[in-house]
Amino acid sequence: MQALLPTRSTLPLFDVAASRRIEARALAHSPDLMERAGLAVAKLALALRRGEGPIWIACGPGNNGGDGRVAARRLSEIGLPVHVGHTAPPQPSLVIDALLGLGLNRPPDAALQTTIAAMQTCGATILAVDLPSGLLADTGQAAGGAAVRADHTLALLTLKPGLFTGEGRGYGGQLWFDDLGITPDEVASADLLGPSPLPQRNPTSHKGSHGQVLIVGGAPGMQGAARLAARAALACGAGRVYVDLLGLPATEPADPGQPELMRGRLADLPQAVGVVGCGAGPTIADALPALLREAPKLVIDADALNAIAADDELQTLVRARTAGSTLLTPHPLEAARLLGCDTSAVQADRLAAASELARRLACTVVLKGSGSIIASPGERPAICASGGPALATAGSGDVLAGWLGGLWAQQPGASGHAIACAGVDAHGRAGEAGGVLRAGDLIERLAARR
Ligand SMILES: NC(=O)C1=CN([C@@H]2O[C@H](COP(=O)(O)OP(=O)(O)OC[C@H]3O[C@@H](n4cnc5c(N)ncnc54)[C@H](OP(=O)(O)O)[C@@H]3O)[C@@H](O)[C@H]2O)[C@@H](O)CC1
Ligand SMILES: Nc1ncnc2c1ncn2[C@@H]1O[C@H](COP(=O)(O)OP(=O)(O)O)[C@@H](O)[C@H]1O
Repeated sequence: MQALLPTRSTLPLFDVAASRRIEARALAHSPDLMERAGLAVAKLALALRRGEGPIWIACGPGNNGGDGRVAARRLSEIGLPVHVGHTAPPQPSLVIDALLGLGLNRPPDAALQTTIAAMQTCGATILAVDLPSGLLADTGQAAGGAAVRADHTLALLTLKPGLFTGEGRGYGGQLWFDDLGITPDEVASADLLGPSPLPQRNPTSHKGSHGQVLIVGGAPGMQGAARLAARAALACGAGRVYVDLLGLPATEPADPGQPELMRGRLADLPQAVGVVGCGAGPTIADALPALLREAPKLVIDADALNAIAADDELQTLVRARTAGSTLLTPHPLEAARLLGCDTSAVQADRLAAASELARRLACTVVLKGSGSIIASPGERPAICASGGPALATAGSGDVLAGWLGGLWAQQPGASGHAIACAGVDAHGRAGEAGGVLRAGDLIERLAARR
């Protein structure tokens, strides 16, 4: 058993169907799986229990409840007070939520909701078995809006995508994992991202060795967004970073606070990685056809995404680009505009939404938000479990776009998918902080990890 986050390497995630197949094959040669699962739950419960009161174990009708009952037996065997039932005992020292796991197939009914509410209000730490009851394993949504908000979740046998995206991280608490001694014999449904190495700098390299980035955005009044992206690309290590500030005369400095940045235009920088759309306003639509036709690599964000969503011809140009050369970074609302649906439909199944957008536009998609998804045609989707609410502030997405451009400039042979996985994970890890991170501070934290 191990605490899972932050991840030290990329880990396989298995959806319900794949987990079921793994479970069925494992049971054929290891029929004691539930014993192992219950023992793992009991061990973690011992570590989490606070006080002398009974451990309350709420068991459901299926095997999730079976795990809970094994844990109850194990804990009783060592002399601990255990209360198995759907109502709270006085002053429980821990709650074990073993109501529903992988088999959740409808919103919890009224009786289950009453038990869930009692768990939530009894004041004890909650340990969920495999999944918080009510949380959908594939999507990270609460079925019908009701799910246990656990303090800890012990995932068993497989890691399920829903623990890491959508609302999953809000419901799961601290995550633990026990594979029950089984090596999965299935292709993963998705990857849980681990850290990627940053580009190495050869001792004999010069600025020309580290590529160029051209930021296009920053309409009057919104230059900050383009400048944040440019500063992030510079901090990432790009050799030269240029800014095309829309509507500002070319004689104006790129960024008075960052003299390393230069003004530049697509026509003069045919090799530069384009980062397009940060603070760009609607006029970015005029610049997009040339960028989409000519820029060898593009990171497309914010207003550029909205312009593409509103224009079929721009969408055709996106699809026509060389495979692996285009990376879109929508937040859920921008993704919804691109897909022609509403935000709740995107959030209901983030993996499916990102994959569908990647398929439709034939490019890499980073669907941002808690548990960012990276999806590309022909690639297994990835989920980023790093990052947190300190990133929920204006400008952190601009920093991500610039960082991705900076990475790509230094690794021109890498696909959009590889760059997105590396950059999104680094951005998330740098964004793990208490309180709120100003975007400028986020850049410093990213740079410090180089
Ligand atoms: N097999 C093994 O050895 C291992 C199993 N493992 C463990 O098993 C868990 C999966 O067990 P599972 O497949 O039995 O599903 P589970 O989550 O207990 O629920 C199914 C039951 O709940 C019911 N139900 C569903 N939704 C409901 C609702 N909203 N409200 C009310 N009832 C609802 C559903 O009822 P029905 O649809 O039949 O009416 C059915 O009776 C997995 O998460 C892990 O903990 C692992 O430890 C590995 C070893
Ligand atoms: N709660 C959260 N957990 C993890 N990452 C988050 C969270 N909130 C925001 N982020 C990340 O912060 C960034 C915000 O981007 P975006 O919404 O485009 O902001 P902006 O346009 O203001 O820069 C994204 O990378 C997103 O994934």
